[in-house]
Amino acid sequence: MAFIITIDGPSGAGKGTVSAKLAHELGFALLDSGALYRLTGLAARLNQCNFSDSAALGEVARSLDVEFCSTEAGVTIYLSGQDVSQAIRTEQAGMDASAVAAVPVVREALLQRQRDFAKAPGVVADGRDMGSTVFPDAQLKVFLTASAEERARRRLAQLQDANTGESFDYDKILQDIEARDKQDSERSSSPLQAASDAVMLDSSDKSIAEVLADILSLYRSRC
Ligand SMILES: Nc1ncnc2c1ncn2[C@@H]1O[C@H](COP(=O)(O)OP(=O)(O)O)[C@@H](O)[C@H]1O
Ligand SMILES: Nc1ccn([C@@H]2O[C@H](COP(=O)(O)OP(=O)(O)O)[C@@H](O)[C@H]2O)c(=O)n1
Repeated sequence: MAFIITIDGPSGAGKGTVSAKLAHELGFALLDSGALYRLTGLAARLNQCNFSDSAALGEVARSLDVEFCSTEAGVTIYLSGQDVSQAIRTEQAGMDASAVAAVPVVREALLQRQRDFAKAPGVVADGRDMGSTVFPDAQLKVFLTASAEERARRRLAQLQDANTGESFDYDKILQDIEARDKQDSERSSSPLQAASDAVMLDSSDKSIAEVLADILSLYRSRC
Protein backbone atom coordinates (compact mmCIF):
# COMPACT_ATOMS: atom_id res chain seq x y z
CA MET A 1 0.00 0.00 0.00
CA ALA A 2 1.21 3.52 -0.72
CA PHE A 3 1.28 6.22 1.97
CA ILE A 4 0.05 9.36 0.26
CA ILE A 5 1.10 12.84 1.40
CA THR A 6 -0.50 15.75 -0.45
CA ILE A 7 0.97 19.25 -0.38
CA ASP A 8 -1.33 21.83 -1.93
CA GLY A 9 -1.17 25.60 -1.93
CA PRO A 10 -0.53 28.74 -3.96
CA SER A 11 2.52 29.59 -6.06
CA GLY A 12 5.71 30.25 -4.09
CA ALA A 13 4.50 28.74 -0.81
CA GLY A 14 7.41 26.26 -0.97
CA LYS A 15 5.48 23.15 -2.10
CA GLY A 16 7.97 21.98 -4.70
CA THR A 17 11.02 22.51 -2.49
CA VAL A 18 9.53 20.82 0.55
CA SER A 19 7.91 17.99 -1.46
CA ALA A 20 11.22 17.07 -3.11
CA LYS A 21 13.05 17.02 0.25
CA LEU A 22 10.27 15.06 1.91
CA ALA A 23 10.16 12.46 -0.89
CA HIS A 24 13.94 12.10 -0.70
CA GLU A 25 13.91 11.75 3.10
CA LEU A 26 11.15 9.11 3.07
CA GLY A 27 12.21 7.28 -0.11
CA PHE A 28 8.83 8.11 -1.68
CA ALA A 29 7.96 8.93 -5.28
CA LEU A 30 7.39 12.58 -6.12
CA LEU A 31 4.49 13.90 -8.17
CA ASP A 32 5.00 17.46 -9.44
CA SER A 33 1.49 17.85 -10.83
CA GLY A 34 2.12 21.50 -11.77
CA ALA A 35 4.74 20.28 -14.26
CA LEU A 36 2.02 18.36 -16.12
CA TYR A 37 -0.06 21.55 -16.51
CA ARG A 38 3.05 23.51 -17.48
CA LEU A 39 3.88 20.82 -20.09
CA THR A 40 0.35 20.97 -21.45
CA GLY A 41 0.63 24.76 -21.76
CA LEU A 42 3.99 24.50 -23.50
CA ALA A 43 2.82 21.75 -25.87
CA ALA A 44 -0.25 23.84 -26.70
CA ARG A 45 2.01 26.83 -27.55
CA LEU A 46 4.32 24.63 -29.66
CA ASN A 47 1.31 23.21 -31.53
CA GLN A 48 -0.03 26.76 -32.00
CA CYS A 49 -3.26 25.78 -30.31
CA ASN A 50 -5.96 28.31 -29.71
CA PHE A 51 -6.13 28.65 -25.90
CA SER A 52 -9.90 29.06 -26.07
CA ASP A 53 -10.36 25.76 -27.92
CA SER A 54 -11.05 23.37 -25.01
CA ALA A 55 -11.29 20.24 -27.18
CA ALA A 56 -7.87 20.92 -28.75
CA LEU A 57 -6.32 21.56 -25.32
CA GLY A 58 -7.85 18.32 -24.01
CA GLU A 59 -6.29 16.44 -26.93
CA VAL A 60 -2.89 18.03 -26.20
CA ALA A 61 -3.13 16.89 -22.54
CA ARG A 62 -4.25 13.37 -23.48
CA SER A 63 -1.42 12.86 -25.96
CA LEU A 64 1.43 14.42 -23.91
CA ASP A 65 4.63 12.45 -24.48
CA VAL A 66 6.44 13.10 -21.20
CA GLU A 67 9.35 11.56 -19.38
CA PHE A 68 10.57 12.52 -15.88
CA CYS A 69 14.20 11.48 -15.28
CA SER A 70 15.52 11.79 -11.73
CA THR A 71 19.23 12.41 -11.38
CA GLU A 72 21.35 13.58 -8.45
CA ALA A 73 21.11 17.12 -9.81
CA GLY A 74 17.30 17.04 -9.84
CA VAL A 75 14.59 16.05 -12.27
CA THR A 76 15.01 16.45 -16.02
CA ILE A 77 11.73 16.68 -17.91
CA TYR A 78 11.41 15.67 -21.55
CA LEU A 79 8.54 16.62 -23.83
CA SER A 80 8.55 14.55 -27.02
CA GLY A 81 12.24 13.80 -26.41
CA GLN A 82 13.28 17.46 -25.86
CA ASP A 83 14.63 18.64 -22.48
CA VAL A 84 12.14 21.32 -21.42
CA SER A 85 13.11 21.46 -17.72
CA GLN A 86 13.97 25.19 -17.98
CA ALA A 87 11.38 26.16 -20.59
CA ILE A 88 8.44 25.15 -18.37
CA ARG A 89 9.66 27.27 -15.40
CA THR A 90 9.23 30.75 -16.87
CA GLU A 91 6.53 33.08 -15.54
CA GLN A 92 4.80 32.88 -18.96
CA ALA A 93 4.75 29.07 -18.71
CA GLY A 94 3.17 29.43 -15.25
CA MET A 95 0.44 31.69 -16.62
CA ASP A 96 -0.14 29.32 -19.58
CA ALA A 97 -0.34 26.39 -17.15
CA SER A 98 -2.92 28.24 -15.09
CA ALA A 99 -4.97 28.96 -18.25
CA VAL A 100 -5.03 25.35 -19.47
CA ALA A 101 -5.60 24.09 -15.91
CA ALA A 102 -8.95 25.87 -15.83
CA VAL A 103 -10.24 23.66 -18.69
CA PRO A 104 -12.15 20.63 -17.29
CA VAL A 105 -11.22 18.25 -20.16
CA VAL A 106 -7.54 19.00 -19.54
CA ARG A 107 -7.90 18.14 -15.83
CA GLU A 108 -9.77 14.97 -16.69
CA ALA A 109 -7.10 13.95 -19.21
CA LEU A 110 -4.34 14.30 -16.59
CA LEU A 111 -6.15 12.63 -13.68
CA GLN A 112 -5.14 8.98 -14.17
CA ARG A 113 -1.56 9.95 -15.09
CA GLN A 114 -1.30 11.59 -11.65
CA ARG A 115 -2.94 8.70 -9.76
CA ASP A 116 -0.44 6.29 -11.34
CA PHE A 117 2.31 7.90 -9.21
CA ALA A 118 0.85 6.32 -6.05
CA LYS A 119 3.07 3.29 -5.55
CA ALA A 120 4.48 1.63 -2.40
CA PRO A 121 6.06 2.74 -0.17
CA GLY A 122 4.48 6.12 -0.87
CA VAL A 123 4.21 9.34 -2.83
CA VAL A 124 4.46 13.04 -2.06
CA ALA A 125 2.07 14.86 -4.38
CA ASP A 126 2.51 18.62 -4.93
CA GLY A 127 -0.19 20.76 -6.52
CA ARG A 128 -3.47 22.59 -6.08
CA ASP A 129 -6.04 19.77 -5.87
CA MET A 130 -4.00 16.79 -4.69
CA GLY A 131 -5.92 16.43 -1.41
CA SER A 132 -9.30 17.55 -2.68
CA THR A 133 -9.60 15.69 -6.01
CA VAL A 134 -6.68 13.52 -7.09
CA PHE A 135 -6.04 11.73 -3.78
CA PRO A 136 -9.11 12.37 -1.59
CA ASP A 137 -8.15 9.41 0.66
CA ALA A 138 -4.56 10.55 1.29
CA GLN A 139 -3.31 9.72 4.80
CA LEU A 140 -1.76 13.19 5.27
CA LYS A 141 -2.93 16.39 3.59
CA VAL A 142 -1.10 19.67 4.03
CA PHE A 143 -2.18 23.07 2.74
CA LEU A 144 0.96 25.19 2.59
CA THR A 145 0.55 28.95 2.35
CA ALA A 146 2.55 32.18 2.78
CA SER A 147 1.63 35.83 2.25
CA ALA A 148 1.58 36.98 -1.40
CA GLU A 149 4.41 39.47 -0.64
CA GLU A 150 6.65 36.76 0.84
CA ARG A 151 5.89 34.44 -2.09
CA ALA A 152 6.78 37.19 -4.57
CA ARG A 153 10.08 37.86 -2.71
CA ARG A 154 10.92 34.15 -2.89
CA ARG A 155 10.03 33.90 -6.57
CA LEU A 156 12.14 36.99 -7.38
CA ALA A 157 15.16 35.51 -5.57
CA GLN A 158 14.62 32.17 -7.32
CA LEU A 159 14.46 33.78 -10.77
CA GLN A 160 17.53 35.94 -10.05
CA ASP A 161 19.47 32.92 -8.80
CA ALA A 162 18.75 31.11 -12.07
CA ASN A 163 21.15 33.63 -13.73
CA THR A 164 19.40 33.73 -17.09
CA GLY A 165 20.56 37.31 -17.72
CA GLU A 166 16.95 38.53 -17.71
CA SER A 167 15.93 41.28 -15.29
CA PHE A 168 12.88 40.83 -13.07
CA ASP A 169 10.62 43.27 -11.34
CA TYR A 170 9.17 42.56 -7.86
CA ASP A 171 5.91 44.44 -8.56
CA LYS A 172 5.30 42.51 -11.79
CA ILE A 173 5.99 39.19 -10.03
CA LEU A 174 3.61 40.10 -7.19
CA GLN A 175 0.97 41.05 -9.77
CA ASP A 176 1.44 37.71 -11.61
CA ILE A 177 1.22 35.76 -8.35
CA GLU A 178 -1.99 37.53 -7.37
CA ALA A 179 -3.47 37.02 -10.85
CA ARG A 180 -2.61 33.30 -10.75
CA ASP A 181 -4.04 32.95 -7.19
CA LYS A 182 -7.27 34.54 -8.39
CA GLN A 183 -7.54 32.44 -11.56
CA ASP A 184 -6.71 29.20 -9.68
CA SER A 185 -9.13 29.92 -6.81
CA GLU A 186 -12.07 31.10 -8.88
CA ARG A 187 -12.17 28.41 -11.58
CA SER A 188 -15.09 26.00 -11.32
CA SER A 189 -13.11 22.80 -11.95
CA SER A 190 -10.99 21.71 -8.94
CA PRO A 191 -10.27 25.24 -7.66
CA LEU A 192 -7.33 25.92 -5.37
CA GLN A 193 -8.78 25.30 -1.92
CA ALA A 194 -7.79 23.36 1.15
CA ALA A 195 -9.41 19.95 1.56
CA SER A 196 -11.62 19.95 4.67
CA ASP A 197 -9.25 17.48 6.38
CA ALA A 198 -6.02 19.28 5.42
CA VAL A 199 -3.58 20.65 8.00
CA MET A 200 -2.98 24.38 7.35
CA LEU A 201 0.68 25.43 7.47
CA ASP A 202 1.76 29.06 6.99
CA SER A 203 5.41 29.18 5.88
CA SER A 204 5.74 33.01 5.82
CA ASP A 205 7.94 33.09 8.93
CA LYS A 206 9.39 29.58 8.74
CA SER A 207 12.57 28.34 7.11
CA ILE A 208 12.48 25.45 4.64
CA ALA A 209 13.98 23.20 7.34
CA GLU A 210 11.25 24.19 9.82
CA VAL A 211 8.47 23.46 7.33
CA LEU A 212 10.06 20.11 6.53
CA ALA A 213 10.35 19.24 10.23
CA ASP A 214 6.68 20.17 10.81
CA ILE A 215 5.50 17.90 7.99
CA LEU A 216 7.78 15.03 9.03
CA SER A 217 6.41 15.23 12.53
CA LEU A 218 2.83 15.13 11.18
CA TYR A 219 3.80 12.12 9.06
CA ARG A 220 5.31 10.27 12.04
CA SER A 221 2.23 10.92 14.12
CA ARG A 222 0.07 9.26 11.46
CA CYS A 223 2.00 6.20 10.39
N1 LIG B 1 10.08 28.48 3.94
C1 LIG B 1 10.81 29.08 2.99
N2 LIG B 1 11.57 30.14 3.31
C2 LIG B 1 12.30 30.78 2.36
N3 LIG B 1 12.33 30.43 1.08
C3 LIG B 1 11.59 29.39 0.70
C4 LIG B 1 10.80 28.67 1.62
N4 LIG B 1 10.17 27.67 0.96
C5 LIG B 1 10.56 27.78 -0.33
N5 LIG B 1 11.42 28.79 -0.49
C6 LIG B 1 12.04 29.25 -1.74
O1 LIG B 1 10.99 29.89 -2.48
C7 LIG B 1 11.11 29.61 -3.87
C8 LIG B 1 9.76 29.03 -4.36
O2 LIG B 1 9.58 27.76 -3.76
P1 LIG B 1 8.84 26.57 -4.51
O3 LIG B 1 9.11 25.35 -3.74
O4 LIG B 1 9.18 26.59 -5.97
O5 LIG B 1 7.32 27.00 -4.32
P2 LIG B 1 5.99 26.41 -4.97
O6 LIG B 1 6.32 25.03 -5.45
O7 LIG B 1 4.99 26.40 -3.85
O8 LIG B 1 5.61 27.33 -6.06
C9 LIG B 1 12.29 28.66 -4.01
O9 LIG B 1 13.40 29.39 -4.44
C10 LIG B 1 12.51 28.10 -2.62
O10 LIG B 1 13.86 27.79 -2.38
N1 LIG C 1 -2.59 20.14 -9.21
C1 LIG C 1 -2.42 21.26 -9.90
C2 LIG C 1 -1.12 21.78 -10.12
C3 LIG C 1 -0.98 22.92 -10.86
N2 LIG C 1 -2.08 23.50 -11.39
C4 LIG C 1 -1.97 24.68 -12.25
O1 LIG C 1 -0.68 24.78 -12.83
C5 LIG C 1 -0.09 26.06 -12.54
C6 LIG C 1 1.40 25.85 -12.33
O2 LIG C 1 1.56 25.04 -11.18
P1 LIG C 1 2.96 24.91 -10.42
O3 LIG C 1 2.71 24.10 -9.20
O4 LIG C 1 4.00 24.43 -11.34
O5 LIG C 1 3.26 26.42 -10.08
P2 LIG C 1 4.08 27.04 -8.91
O6 LIG C 1 3.27 26.87 -7.65
O7 LIG C 1 5.39 26.31 -8.82
O8 LIG C 1 4.21 28.45 -9.32
C7 LIG C 1 -0.86 26.58 -11.33
O9 LIG C 1 -0.95 28.00 -11.30
C8 LIG C 1 -2.24 25.96 -11.50
O10 LIG C 1 -3.08 26.74 -12.30
C9 LIG C 1 -3.33 23.01 -11.14
O11 LIG C 1 -4.32 23.56 -11.56
N3 LIG C 1 -3.48 21.87 -10.40
